[in-house]
Amino acid sequence: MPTDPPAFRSDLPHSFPWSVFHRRHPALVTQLLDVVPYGPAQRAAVRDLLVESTTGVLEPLGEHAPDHAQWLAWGGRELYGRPWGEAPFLWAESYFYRRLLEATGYFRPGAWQGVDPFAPLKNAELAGPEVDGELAALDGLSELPDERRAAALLAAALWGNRADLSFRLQPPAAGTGTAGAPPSGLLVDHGPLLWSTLAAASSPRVCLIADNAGRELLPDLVLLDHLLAGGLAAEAVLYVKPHPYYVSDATTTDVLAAVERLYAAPGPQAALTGRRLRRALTTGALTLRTHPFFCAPLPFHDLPADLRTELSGAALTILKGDLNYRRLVGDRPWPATTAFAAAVGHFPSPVAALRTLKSEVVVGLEAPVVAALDATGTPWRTGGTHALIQVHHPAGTR
Ligand SMILES: O=P(O)(O)OC[C@@]1(O)O[C@H](CO)[C@@H](O)[C@@H]1O
Repeated sequence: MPTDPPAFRSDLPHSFPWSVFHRRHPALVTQLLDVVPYGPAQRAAVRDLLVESTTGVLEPLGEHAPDHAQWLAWGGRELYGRPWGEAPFLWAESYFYRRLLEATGYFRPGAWQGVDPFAPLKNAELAGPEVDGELAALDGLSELPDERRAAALLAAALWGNRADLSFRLQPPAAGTGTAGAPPSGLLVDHGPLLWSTLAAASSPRVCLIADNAGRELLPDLVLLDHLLAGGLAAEAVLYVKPHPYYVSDATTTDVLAAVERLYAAPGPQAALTGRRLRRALTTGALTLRTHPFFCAPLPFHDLPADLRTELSGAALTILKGDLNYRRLVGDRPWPATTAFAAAVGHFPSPVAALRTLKSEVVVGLEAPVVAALDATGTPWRTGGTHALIQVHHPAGTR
């Protein structure tokens, strides 16, 4: 049995994980401190975190932290005191966002407790005038035959992960038309298996593990409404993060803002969708749930028993986004031709990943496609130009 490749780490200069800590996080901190008028102590704490995460060792959460013991159990006991680059990239990056909340006072009693550092960014995106145009496109979709409308809504949810939401009939061109790879940038399309899995299930429960708020969450909600209104889901569970995470990850507050954005939209279809979603939330057809594990620095292979049991009852669990993909397949440099089924066989239900590639891990690709993409010399793995709809149903093709 071949051993798994070692998990990605961020200690190799100029590697992608290294650039996330040494390039993206400094830019994020600059943006955050520009946008949110934190006081001197908070600003110093955020800046200290940046220095620690790029040059220092992993300092433990204070014993006052409500999840102090949890992070010890998640690996802090073995990792605290070691250089950030020596921890698995997934662990270190997740911890970076947890410590960012610590630095801003999110978990501490006081005026800033519970204040989402990324709320201004999320709200600005959602309030943007482009969103009205994008939601208005729903009116055009309503006249399409069911299959084409379903495909368009699935594509919107997929490409919404690139935060480039558009309810276009086709996903936006990848811009890197690569001979040997699909021109749309969609490298794997198991859409038909996704639909057939739902059609074959009796009174299916669909679970959607959300990724980002705003312009990704809107098409996710529209897709859930489509499944519920069309009878492809008898009930839906939308899993959100228990607290802010990775900048724009969605919390309950973000779901309410997105449903309100739909409800108040000028276009009739968006407003109707908003009304149906509000009703689905009140009747329980749509349930919001969360769990601490959704902010854990661990792969979904390590799902805690209660969450594993909860998800095992789903006819299909849809995971959105790049981070959820990394956690689903394991944040390791797998050969890109590794079978998706082999990488996700641990998951407790039939599973679908809707993901734009924004980090290096990928599985389930055909060798000629990988060769063609590599031959371009472009950052196809991390640039958000390519995407996957990958589905695994233990019973195989339905
Ligand atoms: O899960 P999302 O929102 O699709 O993407 C999150 C993410 O791509 O952003 C980081 C790079 O900035 C990655 O390490 C991480 O996976």
